[in-house]
Amino acid sequence: MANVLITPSVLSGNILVPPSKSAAHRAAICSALAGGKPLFDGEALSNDITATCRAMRAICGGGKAVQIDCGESGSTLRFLIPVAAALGLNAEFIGSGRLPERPIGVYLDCLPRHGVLCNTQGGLPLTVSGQMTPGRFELPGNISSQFITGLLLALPLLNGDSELVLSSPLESAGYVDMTIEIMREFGVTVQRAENGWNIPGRQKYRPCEYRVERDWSQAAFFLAAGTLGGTLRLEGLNPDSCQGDRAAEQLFREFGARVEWEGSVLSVSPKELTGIEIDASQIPDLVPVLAATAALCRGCTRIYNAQRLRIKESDRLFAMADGLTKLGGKVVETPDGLIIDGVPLLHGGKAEGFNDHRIVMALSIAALKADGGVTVSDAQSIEKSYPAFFEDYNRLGGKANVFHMG
Ligand SMILES: O=C(O)C1=C[C@@H](OP(=O)(O)O)[C@@H](O)[C@H](O)C1
Ligand SMILES: C=C(OP(=O)(O)O)C(=O)O
Repeated sequence: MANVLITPSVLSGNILVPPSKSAAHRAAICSALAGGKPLFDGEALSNDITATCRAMRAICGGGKAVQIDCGESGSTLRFLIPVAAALGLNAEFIGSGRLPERPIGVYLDCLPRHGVLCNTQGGLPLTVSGQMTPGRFELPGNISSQFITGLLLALPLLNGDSELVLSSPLESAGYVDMTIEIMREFGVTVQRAENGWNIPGRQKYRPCEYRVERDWSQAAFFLAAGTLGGTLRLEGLNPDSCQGDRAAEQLFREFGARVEWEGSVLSVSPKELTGIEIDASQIPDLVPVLAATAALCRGCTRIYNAQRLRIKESDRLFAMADGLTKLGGKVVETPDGLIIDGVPLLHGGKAEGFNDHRIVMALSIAALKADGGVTVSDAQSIEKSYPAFFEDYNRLGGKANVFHMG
């Protein structure tokens, strides 16, 4: 357990954005299924990517019975349940933090119809056994796109063709596009159909030299810091990325920040800021940091279509409303979002991180503009996606002191 004490300051300078967690999960899975050499050998990894790499070593290890510890990673769990079933493994999935409670019902519905026995008291542990069979898979598009990614990764491995049909509109669509793009790099293809995808069976993943692109979701924390304070220059981002969170560039511009490409560097600096309307259906992971920014923009920001944030590492709508309010922000929670009236300056004080990396990072950005020190609990949770966050923050002139407890 750790707290972080943030002393307000201005961040400025250059930052090399960390690699995309979403792309790294997919590439680690495709590469292991291709029998390629480990993708991230010897690199310092986030907890979630470590969990996926460890799981793929177990899955590809040759045994028929495996235990897969997903840690707190929803992606690891939702991507690998169908992969294990497609390989006919007897796999026990375990996890920690909030993961055991996060939804897996979509699989409990559709996998048993395809030969997979799912054994669970509700959440985790979950045991799957039996060889998954190809065919028609119908599933909702609005609970988590991770179920769709999991099936897209797994179905090409089956000995016949499948179709994946959406029973409700797809949210977080950029993540599914990314899955398909990365699978293609590893030699596996699917075809878009009217309401889903056709997935030819009997395909093989093939090794390739894959370079993980930089993370637009993590970049957003620095776009916010630049919007609220000094000039930040973000290096390494792909302007043509299919990451849905690439939308951050335009959203911070809409808040009023000056956001400009200087060659391959994205520069952001503050100007007159005003509240905006944000449809979060395609960009769930941006919401905490957008809320933090909105708390300090003039006027009202409305974030809607964000009900899915309640089933992430924390209830992120509650967590941001709670944290910002404790720091003097004006935030009202709605069933599917937040309504935020900006204030010129937040107050010093204490806020909870809810063991959620994006809440801790978002509140640490909001704390840049407070009239006193801000303590955020659960600072260690950043290791889920961005272990070097506070080092990068401090290198840019931030004053974050992490205190480990116990
Ligand atoms: O596929 C992915 O890499 C992700 C999909 C999104 O989840 P949902 O589709 O459940 O919104 C996102 O929130 C998560 O952080 C990563
Ligand atoms: C929700 C997230 O990840 P996951 O679903 O993989 O746990 C996240 O990184 O914000």
